[in-house]
Amino acid sequence: MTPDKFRPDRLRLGVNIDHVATIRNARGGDHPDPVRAAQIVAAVGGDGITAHLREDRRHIRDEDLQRIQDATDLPLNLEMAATQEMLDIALRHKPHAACIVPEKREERTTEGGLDATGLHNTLVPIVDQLHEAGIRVSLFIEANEAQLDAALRLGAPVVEFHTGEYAHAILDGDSERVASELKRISDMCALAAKNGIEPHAGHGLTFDNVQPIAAIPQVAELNIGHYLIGEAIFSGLEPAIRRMRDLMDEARG
Ligand SMILES: CC(=O)[C@@H](O)[C@H](O)COP(=O)(O)O
Ligand SMILES: NCC(=O)COP(=O)(O)O
Repeated sequence: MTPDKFRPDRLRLGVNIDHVATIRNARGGDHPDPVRAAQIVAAVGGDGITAHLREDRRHIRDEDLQRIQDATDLPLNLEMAATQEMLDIALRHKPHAACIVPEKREERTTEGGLDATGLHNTLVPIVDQLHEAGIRVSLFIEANEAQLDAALRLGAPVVEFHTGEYAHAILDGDSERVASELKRISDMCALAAKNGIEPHAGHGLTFDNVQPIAAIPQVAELNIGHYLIGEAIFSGLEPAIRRMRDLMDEARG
């Protein structure tokens, strides 16, 4: 497997800028512009931009993708549902990476990982076409062996482990669950790396919970959005990203 050509030497931080667009869309105008957020991510040394073009277009919109790609050289990680419509968009835009995520229209956020096992036949042609277009395919899955095995069978070079349950366990103050979630994610990162798949992680990561995930030695990239955009309201986006970066570096030693 070819390692990611962007900053392979350190734990990468991909900043998900979806929720800049959520605020913009609340008023129907063009402020705040996710493109400006992408430029700040680039200026502050972020390693990539993550944007989820949801089927219902509740935040990022089609036209944002091109604008983001034109505005910065940072690699774009396009999160997308496993549909023909999204595949066509990905093939048109050719982002650096495409992360296939589950989508349920009524959900508030991405509530769990992709069922890469059950969706094998749907995913094969999508993964193959993305591959052929030179787009790095990632699957946003739960950290378990069945899903990792499905990712291997699909030939995905990357998986992103959903850290939502881990984040919830911390909010619930349930230390046993926190420990078991962390072990699950950590074990699956090791197994992914052993099998030549690059493990990423993300969802619900914050200043308070990022370090144990960042400390997992095989994790190559974290994608963090909602919390950073929320913090940006109080501190500005640049200091929020810098602090996240520092916490990640500190955890990595
Ligand atoms: C897949 C995923 O985890 C991200 O897309 C992120 O959570 C973005 O925000 P929403 O899930 O709120 O759309
Ligand atoms: N894939 C996870 C992601 O992009 C960011 O998730 P969140 O930090 O917005 O929960």
